[in-house]
Amino acid sequence: MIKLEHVHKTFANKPAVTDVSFEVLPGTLLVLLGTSGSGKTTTLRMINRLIEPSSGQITVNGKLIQDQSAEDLRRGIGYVLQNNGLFPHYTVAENIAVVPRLLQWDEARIRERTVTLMKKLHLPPEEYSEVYPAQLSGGQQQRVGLARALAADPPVLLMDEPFGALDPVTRASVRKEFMALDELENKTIIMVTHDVQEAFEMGTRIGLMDEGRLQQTGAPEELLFAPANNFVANFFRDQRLSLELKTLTLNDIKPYLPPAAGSDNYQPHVLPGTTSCWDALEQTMHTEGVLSVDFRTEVFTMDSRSLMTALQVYKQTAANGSTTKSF
Ligand SMILES: Nc1ncnc2c1ncn2[C@@H]1O[C@H](COP(=O)(O)OP(=O)(O)OP(=O)(O)O)[C@@H](O)[C@H]1O
Repeated sequence: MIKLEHVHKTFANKPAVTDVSFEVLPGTLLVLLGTSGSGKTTTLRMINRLIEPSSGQITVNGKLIQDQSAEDLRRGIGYVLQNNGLFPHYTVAENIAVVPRLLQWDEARIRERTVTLMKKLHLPPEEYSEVYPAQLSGGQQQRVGLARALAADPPVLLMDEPFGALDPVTRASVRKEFMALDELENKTIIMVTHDVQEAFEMGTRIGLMDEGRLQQTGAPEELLFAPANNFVANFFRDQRLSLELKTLTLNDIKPYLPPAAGSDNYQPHVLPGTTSCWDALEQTMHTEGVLSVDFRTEVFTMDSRSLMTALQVYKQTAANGSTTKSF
């Protein structure tokens, strides 16, 4: 668990982070999102004491960070950087083993852990254990960086633009592999990004920063449908429709479907209610606009127009402060 209470940081009298407070629980991933210079990296680096706060309190797993040495604190925190931060003169296996060696694990345990992580991150150990970072592609280097951060199974993971240096295709695949890791279960994770789609795909919660202040912290739907202020509302303007469609599932909009939405044009391929509205609309390309949806209590056949109408009603209801979904 990570808790920040009224944290401030000034560099030479210039505020970089102002009165930031939030809490991240185990099993959740908080994304710090914002424009360049909004204070995301400074906030992240104060948690592992790479930067000391000017004032305020930071607690990691119930302990104030200044009550332990920076080294002890960092051993319990996996840290992933945009440019992977691998040691160029260490092999892949040696890079992954850095923290377990510091913790004085025995060699057999280190080897077993390294092999397990390399397999999970699609780096066959027989092929890659003994090579050096410079011999790897950017995506492979970033996988090694992730394996290294996870090696000692730390309860906390801090990630600063972890996929930022990768091309869009590699980025999407490494991100997907990362999210599928069972290693992440119960970890407390904070990730910095300025990629809005990435934030919505990965964040359990999103903290949107501007000029050193947290403008809003909440579930992705909350920022989208119940923005705290104009800055938050405007921040998502360009991508609003795609974010809305990707964030909401058919279950979410079901209560808002028009009464005449049902039709007899039953489709052989039935979508579960957990399908995102985005994927459902994509599906209508192959079904002449008609969808059959399994809402558990009933199978409902609807068309793309009723889906869009329900989305509009959902938005109006959320704007008035009441949806069936609690944020
Ligand atoms: N070591 C430093 N010395 C002086 N000013 C700094 C230092 N580190 C950061 N700053 C300033 O603090 C502010 C916040 O920077 P920070 O790197 O936290 O922003 P960011 O949101 O992470 O931006 P980016 O996405 O570009 O990394 C900026 O105005 C930056 O210039």
